[in-house]
Amino acid sequence: MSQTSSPGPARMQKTSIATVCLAGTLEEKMRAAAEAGFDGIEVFEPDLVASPLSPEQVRDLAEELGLTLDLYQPFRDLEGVPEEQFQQNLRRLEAKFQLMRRLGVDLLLLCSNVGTATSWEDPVAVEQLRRAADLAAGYGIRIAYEALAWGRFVNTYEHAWSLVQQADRPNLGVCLDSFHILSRRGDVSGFREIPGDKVFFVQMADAPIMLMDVLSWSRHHRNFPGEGGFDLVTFMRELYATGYTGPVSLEVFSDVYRQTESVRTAREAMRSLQWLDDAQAGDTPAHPTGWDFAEVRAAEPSDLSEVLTQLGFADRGRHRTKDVHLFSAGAARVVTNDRTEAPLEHAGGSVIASVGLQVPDPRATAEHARALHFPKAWRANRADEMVLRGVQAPDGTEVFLAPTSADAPQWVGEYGERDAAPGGDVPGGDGLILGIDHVNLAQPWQWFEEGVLFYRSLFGLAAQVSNDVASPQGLVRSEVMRTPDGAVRIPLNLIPHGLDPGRSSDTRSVSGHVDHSELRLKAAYPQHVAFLATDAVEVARRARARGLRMLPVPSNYYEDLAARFGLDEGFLAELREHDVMYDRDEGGEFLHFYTRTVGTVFFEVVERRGGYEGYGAGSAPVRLAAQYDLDRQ
Ligand SMILES: O=C(O)c1ccc(O)c(O)c1
Ligand SMILES: [Mg+2]
Repeated sequence: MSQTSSPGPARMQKTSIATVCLAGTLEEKMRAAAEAGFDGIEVFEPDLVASPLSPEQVRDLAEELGLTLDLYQPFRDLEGVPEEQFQQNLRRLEAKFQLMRRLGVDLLLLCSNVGTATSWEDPVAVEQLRRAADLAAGYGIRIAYEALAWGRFVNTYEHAWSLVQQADRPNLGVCLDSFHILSRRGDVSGFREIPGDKVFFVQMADAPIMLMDVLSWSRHHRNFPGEGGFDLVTFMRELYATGYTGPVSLEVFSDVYRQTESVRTAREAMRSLQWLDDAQAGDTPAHPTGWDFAEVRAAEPSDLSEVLTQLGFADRGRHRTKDVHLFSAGAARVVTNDRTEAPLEHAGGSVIASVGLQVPDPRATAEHARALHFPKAWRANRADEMVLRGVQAPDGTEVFLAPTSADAPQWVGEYGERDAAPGGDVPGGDGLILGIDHVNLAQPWQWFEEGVLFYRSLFGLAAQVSNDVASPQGLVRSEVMRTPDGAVRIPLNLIPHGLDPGRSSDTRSVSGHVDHSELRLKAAYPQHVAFLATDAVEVARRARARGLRMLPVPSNYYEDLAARFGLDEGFLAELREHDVMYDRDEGGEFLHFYTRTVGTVFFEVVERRGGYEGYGAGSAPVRLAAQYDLDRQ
């Protein structure tokens, strides 16, 4: 994190991570946190209790690793109880103070009472907090009081602060946890009421926006900043407005990260703080301006060429030195790999191996990728070929960075006949296809969150919609990452656990480089490139005349369409005839069709009428069912 503090926006001064965020033993967690560059950790009590290391050994290990032990947590159910019970609680508390001494930790997190407080009066709780603080003072310990969102009586930070303020002890302050505050839609502008030095600790977590009880949401679905839907940027700005300069710590309870490789998770965690620090300072990346290309590798490349030609793409020929082929239609460019890929053949799949995004300044984006520690994508190039910088997305897709250009990119001239309009565009797609509309990337479940942060932190894409799509093999969570203007849209589809063919949770080495097993994993799921057309029905008609096999759409779908929209009979018949699907909303209309899959990649042609911004509500489950059906034939 940047160490500059003034002038300019406030910057994160110190990073920390709760051990509960990471998989492994306490020692593995500590090593991972240190390796990723964290300044300190929060010791999560159950991790210590389960550890064979003595408190002194933990203290020594932290010192050896250069980590500070910033917080011991949690202490539960202290306040708001009858006197007799409180005295017992104080004894329990004192034992923890003694333990903290051995660990060398001087800050304790105290959660608001969720269970044992059965009747409540603020003055009683205030007095008890004061007595706890006085006991802590004897040990040189400070207490940070945190309102849990499901606290029985205290469940907002405002209430916690009010009690702390009344208790009025120098070693008693509050802990602000973004999850507890934002899950209840708390108003962070109230942070200004709290002096910065009474904020003793800050815990950050993001989460997907869900409608469920807060306890389950908190314990299973938190994720790192930038991976979810909370407004953490405003949270940080309001926090800094208090004058807070202490650690910003991550506290993520996640079913996913509890089972993924801890060093990789710790790196992702650190990246999330880098993103947050930049974003709150107003330092956001330039958006991509459009698609340069999509590259597909197939077990059977000739099938790909056939489908693209049937869609009306012009065959631009082979690359002059590589085993790849270019097809284009309007500004849609698809590169296919002409060599059968052994690992793909093995998986029976094909894969969207890379995409090219046009960005205003490829060098700046590449440098930003390096600062965020995303691994580079490497391709061998000859000296006279255009070199595109590239970066690997968490799912192994290589993302190449091309300069923004309204014309055909320069590299197009490396394909086909030297004298065939080098650099110029050959009119493919019968003039009906305009460009790439979106590229849908299947995300193995353990990398979905990382994928979201990748596109957000590097390209400034925002999550547009998140919904669950039913497939015959499980629910597919889908989230569209897009630029504000829609020039680049990347739906990420989370592959259900049930579809993961028994692979280990992490096939990427710690260094972050993709191996073939990762490509195989990706190749097991359908992914697609969607092209934007002026007239989807006409593209379908011509493609079918050239022999294209569409993905068949069941008759029930059209009966449902008729019931929903009251479409003109003739129009409906036309859609049905060409297996074209339809949707309509306040913005406009959407017509689209799918090709059959080649291996596991397929193409979609979409037509957006008016201001339609979606992807065809209701069509994805029909598509997944049709693909499943075809797979089994
Ligand atoms: O889920 C919990 O109990 C719990 C414990 C400690 C915390 O800091 C927290 O945010 C939640
Ligand atoms: Mg917390």
